[in-house]
Amino acid sequence: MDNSAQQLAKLLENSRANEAIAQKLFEIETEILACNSSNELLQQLLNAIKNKFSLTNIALLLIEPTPINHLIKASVQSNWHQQHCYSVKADELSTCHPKGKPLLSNQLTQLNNIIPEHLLDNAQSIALIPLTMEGKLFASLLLTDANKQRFHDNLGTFHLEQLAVKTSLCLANVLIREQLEYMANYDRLTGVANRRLMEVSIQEELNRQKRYNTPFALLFIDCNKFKQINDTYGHDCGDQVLTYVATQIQTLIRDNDKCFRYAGDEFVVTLSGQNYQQALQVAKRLTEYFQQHPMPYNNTALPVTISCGAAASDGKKTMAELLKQADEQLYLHKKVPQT
Ligand SMILES: Nc1nc2c(ncn2[C@@H]2O[C@H](COP(=O)(O)OP(=O)(O)OP(=O)(O)O)[C@@H](O)[C@H]2O)c(=O)[nH]1
Repeated sequence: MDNSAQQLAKLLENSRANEAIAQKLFEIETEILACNSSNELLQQLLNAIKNKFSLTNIALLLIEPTPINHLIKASVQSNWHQQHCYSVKADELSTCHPKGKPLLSNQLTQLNNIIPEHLLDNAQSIALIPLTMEGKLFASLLLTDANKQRFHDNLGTFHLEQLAVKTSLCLANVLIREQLEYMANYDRLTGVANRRLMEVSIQEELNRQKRYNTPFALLFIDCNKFKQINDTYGHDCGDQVLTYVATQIQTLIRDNDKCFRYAGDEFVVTLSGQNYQQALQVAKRLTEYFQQHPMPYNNTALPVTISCGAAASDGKKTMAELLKQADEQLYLHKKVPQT
């Protein structure tokens, strides 16, 4: 072959290789489009990249503290996440991506301080691809290969940059969707589920009871003299009291039970599989706990007490009737404090 024929053959070969990579990227994108959660997305994405590009390993290095904490905190906590995501320092990861470009290297000793050592097991070359959200670097995808020639600093990064943009966009979409869902279902101040999720949850319990005849009870809880706390110590202190009450209740109930903020200083606790007598015992336990554990506030102990009303479902009452019954019992206890 003469020189120009060789060049043409090389161009054709490159073009075919590019086409094959573009096809794989397209397939990955199609696979992850259907993912509903960030967990699922990360899992599918990393597996797909690893398999399609026959990599030795793949991991996600997340900057700690992440600049997208508000999006990522509650959502990425599965076992899988713990196995494949690693925290790295922001300034260290940034040094790997001058001008926001991917880093390709087969001189791995230079990266020992930044990348956890065990991630480089069996690796001879790596590609580190920066992921950005809201214009900020928040993570890097680490691709490793046992072949020293697979990634090196003379290799073009066009396809890897495409992969970075697509991954960042997909993650941003799914995280923002999760955040919106979270905001629609959880109370911003106390972090417990809100009334909307409470209604869904109680309805599920009532349906289960109808079908399987399992007991179900709930508590209506109200903070005593809460207005007085607000008036005496200020609204911020009142907010702290509400958060204290919600978090303490959550630690005091069983895993199956759930605490919801109903409104203002009122909470509802659903007691899955428990009858009226058991609900009364929980009410007593919660009431006594707060009597014995004032809230630490400005180096003092601020008395915070609650009143509880209980109601159990008989398979016939509606949600509104159950809540009303518990609220009426609570009102009676307010008049004659529980001991
Ligand atoms: N700090 C704070 N106060 C709130 C919030 N939501 C509602 N409140 C206040 O909670 C107070 C509830 O007052 P009340 O319903 O009279 O309850 P209470 O003072 O505990 O009265 P009793 O239940 O009879 O002991 C009102 O003053 C509301 O303004 C909130 O998110 N933060």
